[in-house]
Amino acid sequence: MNEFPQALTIAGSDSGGGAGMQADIKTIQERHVFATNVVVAITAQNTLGVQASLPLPLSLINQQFASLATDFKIRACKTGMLADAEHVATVAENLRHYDWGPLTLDPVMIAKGGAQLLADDAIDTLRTELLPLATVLIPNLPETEVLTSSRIKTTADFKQAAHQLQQMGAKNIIIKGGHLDYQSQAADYVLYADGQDEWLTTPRIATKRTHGTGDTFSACLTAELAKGTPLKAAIHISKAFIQAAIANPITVGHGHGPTNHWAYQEVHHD
Ligand SMILES: Nc1ncnc2c1ncn2[C@@H]1O[C@H](COP(=O)(O)OP(=O)(O)OP(=O)(O)O)[C@@H](O)[C@H]1O
Ligand SMILES: Cc1ncc(CO)c(N)n1
Repeated sequence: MNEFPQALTIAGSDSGGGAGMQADIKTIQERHVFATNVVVAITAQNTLGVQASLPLPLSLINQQFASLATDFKIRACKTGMLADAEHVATVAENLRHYDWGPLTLDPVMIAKGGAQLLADDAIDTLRTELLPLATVLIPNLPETEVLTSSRIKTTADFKQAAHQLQQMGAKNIIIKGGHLDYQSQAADYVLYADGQDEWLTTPRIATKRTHGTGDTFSACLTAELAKGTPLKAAIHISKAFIQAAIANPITVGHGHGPTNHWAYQEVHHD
C-alpha cells in the first residue's frame, strides 16, 4: 500500500511560531504532506529576537530518530537550527544510519535579529559531516560567505560560490539572495547537480515581515520532494510559495513578523 507522503524536519523550536520547526510544520501541512519532527533545541523567541535557547540532550535526539525510524516511512527531510558541533555530528550520524529520503540542508547560523543559532566551532563539522549528505544545500548570503570563506557581491560571485559548495559535496545548490535588500529583485541562484543553472527572480517586497522566510522556502521544498515532485518543479513551487507568503502579510508581533503560510493556497488553489 502506498503510504501518505511523510516528511521530517530536524530543527529548533521557535516559540514565536513563525520560523524554525513551527514554520516547517505549517508549510509542510499546507503542501498536503504529513510532518514529523526531531527537536534539536528549544528557543524562547518572538518577532523581536531570541531571548533564550537550549539544545536538548544528545540521547533524546537519538531517541527521536529511533522512534520515527521504527514507525514512519519518511520520504524527504530537512535540517534547520542545529545549535553546536556535537548536535551537528549526532544529526549527521542519524542521517547516515537511517533512510530519510533526500536531505534539504538549510545551514542556519544567525537569526534575522542577530542571535547565533549555530556555534562558530560547529561550522567545520557542518562542512565536513553534513554538507556531503545534502541533496539540496540552501544557504542565505551570510551563510554562503562563511561556508566558502568568500565575499558575495556580483552574480559571478554567486556562481563561483555555488560551484565551490558543490565541490565540497552538496549535490544541488540554492543560494538565497534575500539579504541583498538594496536590489529591486529577490534573486536566488540555483546550480543543479548536472551543471545546469538558473536564477529564481521575483519582485522584492518592501516589508520587515520576513521572519522564517528561509525555513519556509526549504520546508516547502522538502514537502514537494516527499511527494515525489521533480526537483526543478519543487524549487519553482517553493519560490512561489515564499513569494506569496511574503506578499500577503498577516499582522502578528511587533518586530520582524512571520510570513503568511496560507497565502500560496489562497492564491494558487493548490
Ligand atoms: N523582501 C523580500 N521580497 C521577496 N522575496 C524575499 C524577500 N526577502 C527574502 N525573500 C526570498 O525569501 C527566500 C528566503 O531568503 P532569505 O535570504 O530571506 O533566507 P534566510 O536568510 O535563510 O531566512 P531566515 O533566516 O529568516 O529563515 C528567498 O527566496 C528570497 O529571495
Ligand atoms: C529555531 C529557529 N530556527 C531557525 C531560525 C531562522 O529563521 C530561527 N529564527 N529560529
